[in-house]
Amino acid sequence: MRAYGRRHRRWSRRNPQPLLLLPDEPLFIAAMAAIGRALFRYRSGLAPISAGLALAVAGFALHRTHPGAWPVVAVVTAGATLAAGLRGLPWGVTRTEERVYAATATTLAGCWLALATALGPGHRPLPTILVIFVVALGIPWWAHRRRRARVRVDRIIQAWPDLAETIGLDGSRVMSAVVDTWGWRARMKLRPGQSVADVVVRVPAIESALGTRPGAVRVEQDPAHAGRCTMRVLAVDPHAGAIPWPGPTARSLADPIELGVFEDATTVRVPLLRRHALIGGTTDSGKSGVLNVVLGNLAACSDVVLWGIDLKGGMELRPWAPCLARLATTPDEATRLLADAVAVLDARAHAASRDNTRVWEPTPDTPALVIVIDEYAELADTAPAAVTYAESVARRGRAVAVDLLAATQRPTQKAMGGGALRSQMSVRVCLRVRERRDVDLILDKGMLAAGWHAHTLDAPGKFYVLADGHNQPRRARAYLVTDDHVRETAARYADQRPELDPLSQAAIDDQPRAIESRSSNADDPEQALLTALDEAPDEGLTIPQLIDATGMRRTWVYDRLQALAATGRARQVSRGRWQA
Ligand SMILES: Nc1ncnc2c1ncn2[C@@H]1O[C@H](COP(=O)(O)OP(=O)(O)OP(=O)(O)O)[C@@H](O)[C@H]1O
Repeated sequence: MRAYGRRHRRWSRRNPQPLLLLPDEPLFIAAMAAIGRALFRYRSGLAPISAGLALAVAGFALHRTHPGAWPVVAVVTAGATLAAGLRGLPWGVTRTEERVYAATATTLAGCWLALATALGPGHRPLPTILVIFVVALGIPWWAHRRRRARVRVDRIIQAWPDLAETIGLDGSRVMSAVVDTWGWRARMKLRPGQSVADVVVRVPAIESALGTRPGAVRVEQDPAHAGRCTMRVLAVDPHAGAIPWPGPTARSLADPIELGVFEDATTVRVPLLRRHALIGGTTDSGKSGVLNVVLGNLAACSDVVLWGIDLKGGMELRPWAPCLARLATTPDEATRLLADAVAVLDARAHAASRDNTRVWEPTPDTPALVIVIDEYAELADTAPAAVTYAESVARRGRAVAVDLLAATQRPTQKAMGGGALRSQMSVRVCLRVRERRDVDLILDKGMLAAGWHAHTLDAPGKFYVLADGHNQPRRARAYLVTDDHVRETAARYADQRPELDPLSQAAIDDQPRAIESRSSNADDPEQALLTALDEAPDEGLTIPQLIDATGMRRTWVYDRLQALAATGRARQVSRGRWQA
């Protein structure tokens, strides 16, 4: 008998029988439970049908008990429609198209219920109308991308305790989740003793557990609580392609400038009021692109006068000429422009100390002065005198709203004044760099080691930003401003540009003209004026440009322009711009 038992066990091991699980509850109950679970799981998709059934039942009950209550149903429907359309209540929907849908569904359902109360839900053609409503309102419901994403996220949240145990984050909880355009983000509470570092090292495991693409999950510390964090899941990579510029959003220098989009799809907003900015990156990294985004916004600000320095012959900044009060394209012009900026800041500082005011508040009548310099290293190489003025503006300009915005390809120690200039620049944008050590040159010592890996940025326009409120190494991509955008924006705001306040203008006019134009007409200002007007571009030359060209004072230039205009030898092409 024992021998048979051994033989049988050996046989059973070699020929395993399929495992048969028999439920210990009756089949009917098991089937009902399975159907209930399926209905619960697919409750969101079934909502239009459930709502149709609920309406039929409510109509039946009201018709049986209170057939005369249909006016009450109609009044409640009107109130509910207003609440849904105007406030998104009670579902908390915020988008216009979702509110329109909610208001329409409420109206149709309420009207049907009022009729069903009065006539009975079986009264023809009410049943047919109800089916048509369910299908017609069901189609946008079933097709709605955010609703389906929300359902997927809800399922993940329900499954999170099991997933968390698998990836070694047992005890962590998802407190809430929000679906947005690019994916979703969840607020997480960690088990006591766990930290965000524990979550960060498990990011690849989280991506595998959630079934996302590699690199789709980001984790950020909750600044208020060491045991909480935000997990962001990007269904779509916001940096996968160029991001079109949505147009200017700033109207005053006090408004932060929107430069682009972080990897978590949030907007990069950088304050520029009373701040100098440095934009660094290798060739073709997108420096001019970032400058264009900033210029596009500053052009729309009514409290900023813009001056430009572009020693590439004006190649980058000339398209903005209609919005630039001055554009210097040679080392001499750049030196004179920066000398004038120092004169402006001296005058403003003097006025501030006389009036006992601490800072210069930009307004359309007393605008800030922002000097945009494309390729700062070129300026340092060709116009050392200009650099001295630029450093003076960097050191003293902030309080009196004279700000620098410099882009550079080569952030050498020499170009950065051994770091003196850079240390004054509190906004730093670092695009792709060729050498790792350039990260520390553009941002600051130790930033490369702290994770600001700008040498790994792999497409033009991608950058890291160091500024107020941005002190974590988060990758961003600048908006792409096309040539058409530049043309349209420059033309649109050209007539709305403010002029310098009288105090600042007088400071420039009173400047001794130590640096004379290299023009062959330097000794003959009248001839220099005629030549400048003859050679003026289509948009004409501004008064400061004519002052530069002639080396004469504003009043002289005005007098001569009036005289030339009277004889038809000069004409004003637009406000403050002249041509032969
Ligand atoms: N934000 C962006 N998104 C997509 N493409 C961009 C972006 N910014 C720039 N580019 C593209 O990258 C290329 C180089 O851009 P850009 O001229 O701004 O670089 P740069 O750093 O100023 O170059 P250089 O040093 O030669 O002046 C252009 O073809 C431009 O279309």
